[in-house]
Amino acid sequence: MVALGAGRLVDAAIAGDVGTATGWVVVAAVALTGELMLGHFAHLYYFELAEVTDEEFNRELLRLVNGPHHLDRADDPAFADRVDLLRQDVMQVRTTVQTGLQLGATLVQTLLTAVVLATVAPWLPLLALVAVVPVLLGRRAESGLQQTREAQSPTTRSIRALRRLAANPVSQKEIRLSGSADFLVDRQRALLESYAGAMSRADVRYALLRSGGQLAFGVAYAGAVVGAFALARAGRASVGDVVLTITLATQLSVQMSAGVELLGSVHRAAAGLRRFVAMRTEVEADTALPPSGPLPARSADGIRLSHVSFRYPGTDRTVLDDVDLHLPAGTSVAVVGENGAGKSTLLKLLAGLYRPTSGQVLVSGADLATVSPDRWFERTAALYQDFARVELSLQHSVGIGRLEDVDAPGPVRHALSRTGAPIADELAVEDVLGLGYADGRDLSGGQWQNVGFARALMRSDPLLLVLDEPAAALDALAEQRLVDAYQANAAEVAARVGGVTLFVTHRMSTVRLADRIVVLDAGRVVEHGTHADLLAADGRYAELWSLQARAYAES
Ligand SMILES: Nc1ncnc2c1ncn2[C@@H]1O[C@H](COP(=O)(O)OP(=O)(O)OP(=O)(O)O)[C@@H](O)[C@H]1O
Repeated sequence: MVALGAGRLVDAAIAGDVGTATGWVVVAAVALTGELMLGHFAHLYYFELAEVTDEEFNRELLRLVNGPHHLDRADDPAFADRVDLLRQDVMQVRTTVQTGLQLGATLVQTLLTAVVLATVAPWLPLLALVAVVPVLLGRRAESGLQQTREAQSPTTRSIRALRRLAANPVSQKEIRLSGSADFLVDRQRALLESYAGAMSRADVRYALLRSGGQLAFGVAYAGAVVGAFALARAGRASVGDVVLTITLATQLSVQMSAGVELLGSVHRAAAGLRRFVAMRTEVEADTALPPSGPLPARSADGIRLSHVSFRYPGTDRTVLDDVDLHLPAGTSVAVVGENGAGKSTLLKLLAGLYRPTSGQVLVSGADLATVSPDRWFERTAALYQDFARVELSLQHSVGIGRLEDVDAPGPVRHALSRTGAPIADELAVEDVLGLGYADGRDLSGGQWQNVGFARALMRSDPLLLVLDEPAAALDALAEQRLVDAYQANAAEVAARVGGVTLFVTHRMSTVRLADRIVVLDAGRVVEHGTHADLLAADGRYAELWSLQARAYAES
């Protein structure tokens, strides 16, 4: 409208028609003011819409990452790369909404420009067609850049992991003590250089492609301006038409380059959206399990592992190899073996966090593969070596172990007292845990572990109670308290629902308290039985036992 006003203004001025010229000045001024005001109000709506969309995508990402019941995906490096990319997509959501709307406005403007150009000469809108060339080449360049970025995912993931390592107070201590800061910085620099190298090569390649498109438009632009002059010379167009053509052709070029940029962002967003949809489809397929058979209130047969083998996703090493075991209802079972023998893996498999690569896990006769993971999780209680430090109030940090009691202080205090540790005397349930809060209290490693133990003990009727290295962070007195608590809890679980208590420890004095002992070696069960049976067998267990007994005797 502004360009149209300017063109007609020139014609009226040349004709000496002051009234018409003034009229066009007013039209141009009103059009310009209107455009600016509309832009301002549109911006407010962009902002609001962008914020709502951003929040929705963040929630969806959280749901997707935590959606699968099993951890197979979380351990898969390819899955981690995809989550990384989705995280970047989510960060772009605000700008994407804005650019999407701007792209719509640019398309309408371009269409109007082409219509007005047609009033000067019917062939002038062809300029808009030529303007599509840089758009298409720009799009090609954008998707090429996107592919390069995706191919660089493993490198960017490693860079992020190093950044996390450097920012984590726990690792900072070790980095300082080991003097490995320079080594880590060099490693990060090498990764950044490799990433920057690959990206800048791709940038140059695709910048050339974009320039080719812009050159094609430049030639067409020059042709249009020369054509308009020729028409004016032949008396088939006015001077105002020439002004109009130059203004609109320039505007078209600006609109097109903005369009290329905007389309690039929209294209990137579309790729992100496809990633979201693909991930959601996979997660839904993963969570859509056949209807689950009921789990008995009380276990009769305990837990059986039938020819269970396991490999972590993305690896080809068999971590558990043809494990065949029966853990009778109500028994306490100790799992022993050297580092890396597969003890923690066995526990995670039994807890349903992973699915066996082959073989079956049967809970009181029900194949875990046919039981909905949520139902099984409700009937398991676990404290892992790498337990979570849940930085909330003590009430919530423990209470989330049984969501229906998350706000009830009674059950939380009961669970705390069942740990056998004096943590309920040291802290009030309202106390906020962790240094992430201004009034938060940091706990010692052993105290955090007791909070984790209490969280596990919130489950009242577990068919499986799992304790992985429960004494790792405890002093001798606390360990003795834990062993007593463990025995009391195992007996309670056994009496109430026939639950099996499974624990991993390297302390043989605790191991001997178990009803049964399973000895793992390189993923295979090499011995199992009672302490007395295994000593009599004089095998691997007897060897481990005498090694520790000798160490104590000598000290
Ligand atoms: N998430 C994972 N992805 C790939 N491999 C893994 C993963 N977790 C463990 N492993 C591998 O599986 C093997 C068994 O590990 P696991 O933690 O079960 O052993 P463990 O007997 O509990 O050892 P430790 O006594 O040191 O805790 C190891 O070789 C380990 O490297």
